[in-house]
Amino acid sequence: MVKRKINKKKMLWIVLGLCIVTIAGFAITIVSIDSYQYRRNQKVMKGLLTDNVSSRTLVVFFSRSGNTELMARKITALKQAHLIPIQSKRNNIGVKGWIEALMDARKAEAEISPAKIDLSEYDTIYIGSPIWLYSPAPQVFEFARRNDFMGKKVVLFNSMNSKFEQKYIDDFKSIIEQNGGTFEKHIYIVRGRMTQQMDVDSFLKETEKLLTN
Ligand SMILES: Cc1cc2nc3c(=O)[nH]c(=O)nc-3n(C[C@H](O)[C@H](O)[C@H](O)COP(=O)(O)O)c2cc1C
Repeated sequence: MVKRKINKKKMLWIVLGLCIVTIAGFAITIVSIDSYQYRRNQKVMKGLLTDNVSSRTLVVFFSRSGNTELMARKITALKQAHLIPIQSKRNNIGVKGWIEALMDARKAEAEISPAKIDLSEYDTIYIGSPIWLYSPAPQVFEFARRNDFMGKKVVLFNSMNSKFEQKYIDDFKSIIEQNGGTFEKHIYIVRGRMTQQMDVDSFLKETEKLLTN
């Protein structure tokens, strides 16, 4: 009887230990891939800088690990557009940043800068973000709520690993329409699950394809 109790206790510790090791391994893998992609994207972006701004198109984006930023810069180059990043205090890389992103994912509000932009010079606004918990990040919802899109066409673009829910895209569309804009379309790239993701070249080609279709 006593022996059985000890064995049960031992088993519990083993199971608990295994759970902790699995969770820690998962967290380390995610954060390492995240940080690697951030550094790689920063390097690629240097080759995508453009000063050929000649259209009435604006690209506004929020990005944490740089994938949506790559998309934004490619769109900017192809459309000869203006580019404005949305900064947020909560867009750090690493474990803390990842946890913050997870906690923020479905929030209705976000602290952003700039929160309001004079859009009078533009006809078309591309607004981009990653997908967090099946929804565009709260930073772009905040931007959509705070700005006047009267007479503007709006395109939402997202980068993600696997999937989003249409309900959140419809919510975004409603905000744009309430603020006077026409929601033209939603374009997105599914990069694939963390360990088998699309390479940068394919990602940029995919962005180009989305704009020409
Ligand atoms: C907290 C968090 C939640 C995420 N949730 C989803 C999700 O629901 N669906 C999905 O396809 N990808 C999800 N992702 C993956 C990101 O959308 C994807 O890596 C994106 O390309 C990152 O863009 P960024 O590099 O511009 O930040 C999530 C990432 C984070 C950090």
